[in-house]
Parts: sequence; C-alpha cells; structure tokens
Amino acid sequence: MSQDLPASIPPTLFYERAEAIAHAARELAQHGWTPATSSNFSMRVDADHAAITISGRDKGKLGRDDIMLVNMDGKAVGTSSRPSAETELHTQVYRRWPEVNVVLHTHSHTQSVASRLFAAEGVIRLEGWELQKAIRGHTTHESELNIPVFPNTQHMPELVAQVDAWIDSGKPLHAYLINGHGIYTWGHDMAEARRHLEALEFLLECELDLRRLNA
Ligand SMILES: CSC[C@@H](O)[C@@H](O)C(=O)COP(=O)(O)O
Ligand SMILES: [Zn+2]
Repeated sequence: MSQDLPASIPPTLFYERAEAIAHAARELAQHGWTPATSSNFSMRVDADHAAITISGRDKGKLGRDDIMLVNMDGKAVGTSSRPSAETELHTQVYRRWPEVNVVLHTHSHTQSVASRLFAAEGVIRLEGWELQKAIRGHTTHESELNIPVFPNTQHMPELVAQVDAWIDSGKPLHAYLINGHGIYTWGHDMAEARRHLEALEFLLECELDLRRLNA
C-alpha cells in the first residue's frame, strides 16, 4: 500500500529512515531475535512523526515499503496500512525523550527466558559487568543497571502506564522487558540503539548462565 507524506516531510528523509529500519531489522533477524514475524522497529522522522514497521510483516525480509508513517499518538498518517500492534510503546519513548531517535523491540530466546525468570522480582539488577559501559551514561562496571520486567498485556495503554510510572518515579530507564514477550530499548541514533540491544542480550545471557550454574 502506498505512503503519502505530509508536505513538511521530504520523501528522501522518510525513505532514508525506512531503509535504515529495514536494514537493521534484516540484520537482527539473522541473529534469530525476530522469530515468526515478531518484533518491531521505528525511527523518529520529525518532532511529530515516526517511521515504524507495518504490523505482521516478516522482519527478516523487510524492505522500505514495509515501513509506514505514524504520528506521536501512534495513528497512521497518509496510508491505510496498519502500524505495529505495539506502536504506542514506541511513540511513548519519543514523547518522553526528544533526544531519542530510534526504538527497537525484539523477541530473542534469551530475552524471553530472562523475562519469565525475573518476572516475580520485577527487575533485573545488573552489576559488575564491563559491558554495562555500552549503555549510555554508564562509565564503570561498578554502576547499577536496572532493567524492569513488566507484566504482559495485549492492552497497550496498560503497558504505557507501567512504563510511565517507572519513569515518573525518577528511576533511569534505558530498556525494559515484558514478561514472556521480549525487550524494548532505544538510543539517540541507530548505532546506539543497536549497541544497547546487543549489550543487553549479552548481559541477559550471562545472568541466565549464572543461574544455570547456580553461581
Ligand atoms: C507474532 S507474535 C508477536 C506480536 O504479537 C508482537 O509482540 C510483535 O512483536 C510484532 O507485532 P507487529 O504488530 O508485527 O509489530
Ligand atoms: Zn512484541
């Protein structure tokens, strides 16, 4: 389906974002982190719009025509395509942090298992790992990095409210897990968002290994 763009958004800008999202999605799919059409990805286009994956597409085969425009309420703009079922979680991040330009959500095996294992505690406390320094603002392995685990629901406003409550409590937030579902993380640009995602995948795998080894 075609994408009409508001006059304020040059087609080159939108399609540059769409290509970048599709490229990242294909690479992340190659890691096995987007099984069975799961996961969604977006980039800010301007203060009022984001480019996001169309719902239900195979994330390993995305091209620029699998990306569409939404406003910051998560509503489709200039297309009858259906945006990701989780669009509101993306636009929430863009509304809360104007400096964030990329949001990534994946469903890796590690993310899924970790979300179930730590759901009762409601948070994964990462401490002592050198790779924590891959996360914005963390300059030492001695820092504490807390990744909340929120209950899953198909009702996006409930998830949005849980995320808002965490942010409003003043605690830092760079990523969150949803129980039995996957991870959300973000960054100022695609490189930073991917660095966060890769670091968190690695750190979750390490935490799971420690549990397996009963260490
Ligand atoms: C195919 S199950 C995964 C979905 O329910 C959802 O969690 C997801 O990540 C992808 O949804 P989508 O609407 O394609 O963005
Ligand atoms: Zn999902």
